[in-house]
Amino acid sequence: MDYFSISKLHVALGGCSILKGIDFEVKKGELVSLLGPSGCGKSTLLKTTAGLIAPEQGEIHINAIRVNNVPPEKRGAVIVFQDLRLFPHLNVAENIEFGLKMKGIQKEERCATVTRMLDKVGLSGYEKRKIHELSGGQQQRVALARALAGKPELLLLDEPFSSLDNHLRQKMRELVLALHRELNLTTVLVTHDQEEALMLSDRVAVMLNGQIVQFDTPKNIYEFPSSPEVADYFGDMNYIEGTVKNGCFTGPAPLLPERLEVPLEDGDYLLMIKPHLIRLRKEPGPWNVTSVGYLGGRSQLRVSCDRTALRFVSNGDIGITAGDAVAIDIDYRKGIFYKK
Ligand SMILES: Nc1ncnc2c1ncn2[C@@H]1O[C@H](COP(=O)(O)OP(=O)(O)OP(=O)(O)O)[C@@H](O)[C@H]1O
Repeated sequence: MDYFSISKLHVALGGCSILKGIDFEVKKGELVSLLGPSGCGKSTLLKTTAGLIAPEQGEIHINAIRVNNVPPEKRGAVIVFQDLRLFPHLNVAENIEFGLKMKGIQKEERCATVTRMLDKVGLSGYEKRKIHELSGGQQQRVALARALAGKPELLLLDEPFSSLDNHLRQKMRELVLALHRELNLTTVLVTHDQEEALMLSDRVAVMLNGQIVQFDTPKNIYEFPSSPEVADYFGDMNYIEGTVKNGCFTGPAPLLPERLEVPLEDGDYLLMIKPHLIRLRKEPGPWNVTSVGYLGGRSQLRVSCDRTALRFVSNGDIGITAGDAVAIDIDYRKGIFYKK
């Protein structure tokens, strides 16, 4: 059952249309990532959900209640921002209990919650520390503890790990995933890190220019991107332009096998070939190697032939340098066609 849903959401900021008709639904207990380039409207979507921005149009439901007119603190949702927004003049315990104090919860219960939350985020004993006496990773944990202290059911995370180094980032991802499961949260994570979205999420919503352009499982998003724009968001893909006529795709020779039969209607298409579908054959061929980049045990190759350029990675010591003429194999059967 959907725990959180948005329909036909339009948001304008400073006279510009930012969210352009978003439909989005998240099931109870799901962790969904909102993935998209800078400026596409991810934070705006979270802030609108949390009640910090009022939409022009559209409906927002949380736990079967229409919350358009419900104030932020009563929506059962909490948002953790990239800059954390901890209170610098309060210590760790005071930060965590702040929201509870506002709600009039008694001291004893507040202390018990602080102890429990610090234990959950691995910071037991840090109650009296000042915020500036904490590392970046510890501050993230405090922000998470503060967000979860009020027992929200919908956790909205706005790129909370982006300032951390790789190691800490990984640790925070694991912590969020563990808390998400243990506390039976419904979580929406904003990120522009493809790997993070694919690793952590039950489903990924790809946002481009104020719209959700694909919403599916990580595997489906990666394997079957709905458009070249979505595909490109997961790395540089290769494209071969061509035409389908009578069930046969033809394009630039010597790129394609003689007959590439496809169950598609006639028209112009782009055939997308992911880099891993291309293999180097160690023999002379029609492809000119334009660059070789060493990646440590692997090399990234760029090759071109006529007006087509391809990029792929080859394992091991390939013994090839720019300027060589090589042959390649392409697994066309796994390519994806997009109508132009
Ligand atoms: N208060 C505002 N007034 C006018 N425009 C705004 C305001 N806040 C955000 N915007 C614009 O709305 C667009 C979407 O911003 P938003 O922060 O939602 O993007 P985002 O996808 O979260 O980006 P990022 O990944 O960089 O955080 C941007 O073009 C931004 O400049």
